[in-house]
Amino acid sequence: MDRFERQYILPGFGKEKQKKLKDAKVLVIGAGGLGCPVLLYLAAAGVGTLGIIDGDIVSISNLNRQVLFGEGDVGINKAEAAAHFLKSKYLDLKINCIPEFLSTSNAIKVLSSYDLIIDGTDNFPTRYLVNDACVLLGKPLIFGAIYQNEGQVAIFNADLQKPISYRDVFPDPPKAHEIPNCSETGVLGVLPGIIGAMQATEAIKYLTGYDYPLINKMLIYNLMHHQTYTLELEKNQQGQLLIPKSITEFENIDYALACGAADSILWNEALELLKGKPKAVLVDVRERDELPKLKNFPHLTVPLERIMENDSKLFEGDPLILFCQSGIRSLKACKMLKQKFAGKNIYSVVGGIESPSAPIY
Ligand SMILES: Nc1ncnc2c1ncn2[C@@H]1O[C@H](COP(=O)(O)OP(=O)(O)OP(=O)(O)O)[C@@H](O)[C@H]1O
Repeated sequence: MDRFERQYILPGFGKEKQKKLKDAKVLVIGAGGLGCPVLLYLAAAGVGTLGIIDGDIVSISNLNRQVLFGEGDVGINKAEAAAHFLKSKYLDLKINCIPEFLSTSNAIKVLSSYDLIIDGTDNFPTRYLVNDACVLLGKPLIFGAIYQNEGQVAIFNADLQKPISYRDVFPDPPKAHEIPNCSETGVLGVLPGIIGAMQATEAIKYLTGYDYPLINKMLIYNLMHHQTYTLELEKNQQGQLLIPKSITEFENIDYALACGAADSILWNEALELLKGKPKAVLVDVRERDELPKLKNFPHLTVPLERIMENDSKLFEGDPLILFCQSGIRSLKACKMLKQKFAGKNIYSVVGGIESPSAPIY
């Protein structure tokens, strides 16, 4: 208990609340800009069991904000690197490390064994998926999000009398191309640090019953002038109707499609597909002389101009993963090929080869 003395001597906290933290099982989804500070502070505060799920690997451009990692971790799975670091700091901490992306096929199993779920991900399909799974399983969810200089934190699905979920606030997902991610907009590393620390604060308050957690409230924080304001959240019937009614229905939803993102994927998702799907084919739709080249991964080069010509390798590939310089030509090629090959899975990689997460370094 010596490790936590400064915490439990706080008036109103005490050893009882410290014990509640030790007994708690918390799942953190995404070990990125938000997930890293969440994990760091929950481990330091004495949460007994932490689950970490993330299928991505550490990139050099993550290091301005993903504070559990250093240069030596580049190329290593984030859940594994985070677990390794935290275990080396706190020997009694129990960690369940899941080095894969959360999806409809693993979500119910993964979420079931935790008391509290914390979302540290950065994309709408996952955010709606996590929300719906938490509603179906009756799990409280701590939501966090950032955009440029602003961040949001809320606790959903925790008030048994009036369970409010993310869908009550944002019933319909925006289209993926309407909302850029950090790789396109930029972010000061401290903002996910602040918002992640707020998510960890809310987790501690919720788990221990320490005062005033943000249940059914959303805190909005702006970094520029340190303004904060809190919204009281209300139920919204339109949002309620969009939540799947059963686990079977949930498992059959294509959240990427529902978020209009079916055609667009990130490089890390593209590489996962290439690894996991034996028939997956990566296609460069730029002209042959355009630079930089993608050297480390086998791929076809079929310039946009010739994309509709007959090509048996394109015909056989499934999924087809298209990339170009910045993601615009590949999106066009994707639309054209979808008409030609109805039913085939065809994706365009967001940001193209110029995206900081492109595997060219
Ligand atoms: N379905 C998912 N399951 C688990 N982790 C996810 C899922 N979707 C996203 N993530 C993870 O959430 C984290 C979000 O971190 P962050 O917002 O800092 O962005 P990033 O993807 O690491 O970096 P960048 O956007 O610069 O490429 C990432 O580590 C990402 O892999």
